[in-house]
Amino acid sequence: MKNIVLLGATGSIGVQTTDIIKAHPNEFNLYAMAFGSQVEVAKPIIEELKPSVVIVKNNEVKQALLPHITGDVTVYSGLDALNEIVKDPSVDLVVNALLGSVGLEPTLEAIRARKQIAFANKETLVTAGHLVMEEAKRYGVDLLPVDSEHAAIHQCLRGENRQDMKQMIITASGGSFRDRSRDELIGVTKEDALKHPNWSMGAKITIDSASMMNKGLEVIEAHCLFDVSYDDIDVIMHRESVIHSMVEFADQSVMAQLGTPDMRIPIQYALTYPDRLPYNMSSGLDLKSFGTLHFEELSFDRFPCLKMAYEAGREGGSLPTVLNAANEEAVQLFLNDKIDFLGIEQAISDQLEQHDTIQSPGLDTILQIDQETRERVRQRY
Ligand SMILES: NC(=O)C1=CN([C@@H]2O[C@H](COP(=O)(O)OP(=O)(O)OC[C@H]3O[C@@H](n4cnc5c(N)ncnc54)[C@H](OP(=O)(O)O)[C@@H]3O)[C@@H](O)[C@H]2O)C=CC1
Ligand SMILES: CC(=O)[C@@H](O)[C@H](O)COP(=O)(O)O
Ligand SMILES: [Mn+2]
Repeated sequence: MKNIVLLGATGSIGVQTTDIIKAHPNEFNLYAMAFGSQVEVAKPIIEELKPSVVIVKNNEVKQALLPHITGDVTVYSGLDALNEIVKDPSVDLVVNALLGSVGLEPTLEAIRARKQIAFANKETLVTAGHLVMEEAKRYGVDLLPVDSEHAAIHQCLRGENRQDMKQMIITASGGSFRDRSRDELIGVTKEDALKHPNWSMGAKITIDSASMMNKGLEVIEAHCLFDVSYDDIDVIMHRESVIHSMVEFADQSVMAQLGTPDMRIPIQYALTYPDRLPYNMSSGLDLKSFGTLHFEELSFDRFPCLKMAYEAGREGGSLPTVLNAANEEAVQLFLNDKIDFLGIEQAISDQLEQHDTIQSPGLDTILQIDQETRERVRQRY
């Protein structure tokens, strides 16, 4: 029985993680959960899975939640509580399904407490991948990827010698605007942007997918998780999202991992690794129903966010922090109808251009640059 702390329990990944916990009651216990403010989503999870500890974003949410709490549940609020719960001696496995760079400090604390970590929160690796991976190495902790592409690569690399790997090939669905030209992106609505062709996900990642920034963040995530050079990470468009990613080896053999677009499969993989448990929540992959799988080149001219992410990743230092913070803020402005879709890439490009990169930034510098970048983006609009 693994005691789990689930960070981001009310989100898309969080709720799907609770499905896996419920499906395997003899393997997993939800010991603690954290969320921001969605009390209505949290209530049934608390009722059914009875965590001992619940953490919410702030005291206001705590006061809204408390009248609904029965039984022996302790409720805390604030970021410090997140940083504490991941160190709790009762916790075996931390699932980080938080959205955004708010996940950075709890990740570092979980690593220092040598917890097993199932990791979905890609923004944390983009904002401070060097710090996270340095600590992971120092404390001998593996981050088990939940993101479907990285879970695929992890599986393709199982049992292989890393020096035999030639390149990673990350697949991209193309997102909700994949068949539009750049001119046709003028004036697109958030409702259209939120219609992902294959996956049902949270709003921010769905917009990232439409702008191709999701793939950019994933390239940086792959660089960090697998210690692979940017020259050895390729991205191709694959409309069907059946092949979740691939690894090519020195002998030109290419390993691919396939599956239905159902995030509960990679979530379960990360929770049960190195074992595999049965999964019965969907009918499984029927390749005959697809007939043909498609692969296309992705153009940097059409998808400048992907280009900016490669450039920021290659430059390293504090530049990926700026990329991530500007993107998080710009996506939020788009979702709040404050800027248009093309304004997202403009805001990011403006911030990258005006930043003087600091090499090997420490945590305080990262947090400061993150806040200052967000502030600048917000002030501008
Ligand atoms: N959704 C998907 O299918 C995939 C997601 N990912 C990655 O997983 C991560 C989560 O994505 P997704 O589930 O879509 O996001 P959602 O927006 O659906 O969920 C985010 C979760 O984080 C919580 N949260 C946000 N800020 C705070 C805070 N300050 N304190 C406590 N909790 C907080 C939210 O709480 P609340 O809503 O209650 O405020 C919510 O539970 C992202 O990094 C994303 O890129 C990766 C692959 C696929
Ligand atoms: C499910 C998952 O891992 C997402 O990151 C997904 O890959 C998004 O799809 P895109 O390929 O459209 O970015
Ligand atoms: Mn992904």
